[in-house]
Amino acid sequence: MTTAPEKTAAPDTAMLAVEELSLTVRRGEIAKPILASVSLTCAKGEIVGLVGESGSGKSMTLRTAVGLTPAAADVSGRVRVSGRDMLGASPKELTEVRSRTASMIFQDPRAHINPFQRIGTFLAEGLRMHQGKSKQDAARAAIALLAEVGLPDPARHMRQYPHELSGGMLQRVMIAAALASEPELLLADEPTTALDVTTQAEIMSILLRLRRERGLSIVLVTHDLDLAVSICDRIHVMYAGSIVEVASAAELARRPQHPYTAALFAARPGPDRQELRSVSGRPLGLYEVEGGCAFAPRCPAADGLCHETPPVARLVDGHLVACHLAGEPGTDTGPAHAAGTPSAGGTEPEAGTGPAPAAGTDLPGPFTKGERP
Ligand SMILES: Nc1ncnc2c1ncn2[C@@H]1O[C@H](COP(=O)(O)OP(=O)(O)OP(=O)(O)O)[C@@H](O)[C@H]1O
Repeated sequence: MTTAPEKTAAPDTAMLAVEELSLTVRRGEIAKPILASVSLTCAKGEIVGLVGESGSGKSMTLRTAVGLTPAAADVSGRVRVSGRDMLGASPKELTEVRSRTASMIFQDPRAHINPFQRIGTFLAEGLRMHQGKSKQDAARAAIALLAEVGLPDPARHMRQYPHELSGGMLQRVMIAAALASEPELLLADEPTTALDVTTQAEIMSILLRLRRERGLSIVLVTHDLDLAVSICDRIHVMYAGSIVEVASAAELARRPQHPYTAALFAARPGPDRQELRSVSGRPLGLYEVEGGCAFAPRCPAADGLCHETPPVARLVDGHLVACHLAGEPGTDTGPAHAAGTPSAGGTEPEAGTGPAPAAGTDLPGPFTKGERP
């Protein structure tokens, strides 16, 4: 589970290859840029994470990749799903890819299921449509799918309505529905955000098993860095419509190279934390970025170059990172992940219990202003 960026699948062999994807939504005369040159790959059998704060463009990336673009939008770049060009595809071809190759699951299963339809009818309909099964075969296959996602009494659940199932059970139903078309790629958009931690762990273990048993490739969108680190092979960190860092999960957790990634790690609550840190400032949408690095207004280490010139992604210690400061002599986020500011009401950390911010800055020492050569 430690694929370094340089070892990722080449775009033409990847299950999902997003290259330099840009998206601008238009409303009348107003153009709102949402994504800027997003690149992301997911190889066969790989679990790739896409993490970032709310509004950073994670869902838009997934949706645009499978042709679910807002009505008035300019899209550029290249997207291939299992080798098929998505941006040049007809609506019919896009529907075919979404119903055969790339399935999606979402945060709120109740918003994506007909509350008046029994679970069995919902699943069997999909199986008949995607695989042309007879009514009886579809029912049998639906029961098998419900068993595969660990529901305890599949025959009974087939007769139930969505409101009779818990959120976790319903998310399993949605995973079963996503599997009905025997996809090669599963796009999971915050699939466990609405669930308790135990159920979240169960859903994640189902995804891991599906990868192992079916060779499924999975792109997991989540706010939860710990979750991403625990399940993903590689993680893409997104900020203001751009990917700011890509590394193997283990590497990212060990030594984040982008100050935004370090700040996200520092903002995690944990049993050994005496304070809660937030990432200072508010996240910007791409349409609010005025030039330079989008993170510069929140980055106390940012200098003139950061405010004036957008950083270009480059390899730093095996991480692909878009930061002028990363990897320079004397710059190193270290294992402490100390970026961020204590939340209101937070207390000072005890020695040895957490990272201490460098004097005069919210960021880890190595990202202190003035240390750049
Ligand atoms: N249909 C739309 N038309 C115009 N702008 C949109 C549309 N959907 C989303 N946006 C904007 O695109 C930006 C990215 O949204 P997106 O939902 O991709 O973020 P996200 O990272 O997935 O956030 P969250 O974690 O809250 O879902 C936001 O500024 C959002 O307001």
